Amino acid sequence: MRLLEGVFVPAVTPFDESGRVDVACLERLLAGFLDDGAAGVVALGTTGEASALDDAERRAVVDACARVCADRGAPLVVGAGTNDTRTTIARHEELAGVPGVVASLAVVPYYVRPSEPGIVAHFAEVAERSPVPLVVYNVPYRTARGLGADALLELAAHPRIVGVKQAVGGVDADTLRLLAAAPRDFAVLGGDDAYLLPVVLMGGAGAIAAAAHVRTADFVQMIDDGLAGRVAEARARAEALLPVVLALFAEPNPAVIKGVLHAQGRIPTPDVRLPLTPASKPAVDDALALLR
Ligand SMILES: O=C(O)C1=N[C@H](C(=O)O)C[C@H](O)C1
Repeated sequence: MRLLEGVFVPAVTPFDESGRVDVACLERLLAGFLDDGAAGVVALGTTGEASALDDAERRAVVDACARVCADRGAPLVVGAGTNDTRTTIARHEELAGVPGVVASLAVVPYYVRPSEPGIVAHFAEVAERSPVPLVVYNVPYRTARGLGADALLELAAHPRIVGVKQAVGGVDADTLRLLAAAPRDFAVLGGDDAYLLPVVLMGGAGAIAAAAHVRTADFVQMIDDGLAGRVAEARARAEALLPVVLALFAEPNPAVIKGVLHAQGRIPTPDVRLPLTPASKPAVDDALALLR
């Protein structure tokens, strides 16, 4: 039995007019995702602008997500990866006792460009010390280092590493080898919104999908159909959602998603924090036109 299955929405961090985290708004967003069938929520993902939040803000976001998820019995995954092992362990230790947290999302250490054995040793060390199991976040186009199938399978054999968010910019041979050989209780989650269904059809457990901030129920149905083997239905939905995904990622994430949520009246500002810049009006308008 896989610990994680279905669609997890990596929540944006809404900012109010004064630039503060709008906790009440975040809670409303999360409740909406769960009402629409999302399996759970990811706090402090890339889409949550985790790297631009200070310690108190990160805590406020995690507490808000924990309240909503615990209330509804929904699983919460919390981003806790950094680019050094000691800090990553410390971020994981902060998750002890937080209600609803079923796993961390731990990114491959960025900037340092460690060797693959170094990355594997990093995750093994963090997994030994963490109060919660880990989901590895493999996103080489962001981190400049990635994990191939052999390294991922080595990590998948670790009892405290329960899944991977696989975001390699496609469905490559390593992903297919991983899907074919991973233990049955290891969750391979699609992490690139354009390729969620192919990953699920080849044995994946679901998705962590920023695009599911909109049309949440459609993303959920697509993944449910994929998991149940209703391929024609799943494929039709994937085809319909693809233009939405492409529009939402036309500029650096989460700028367009925030622009759309703001235009829909769901968050108070479209603001992202520097070095990200707000989405252009044409990008937001293009996405909105697809959602009407
Ligand atoms: O925050 C996340 O987790 C996600 N971020 C990705 C990104 O911005 O690269 C996109 C993915 O949908 C989930």
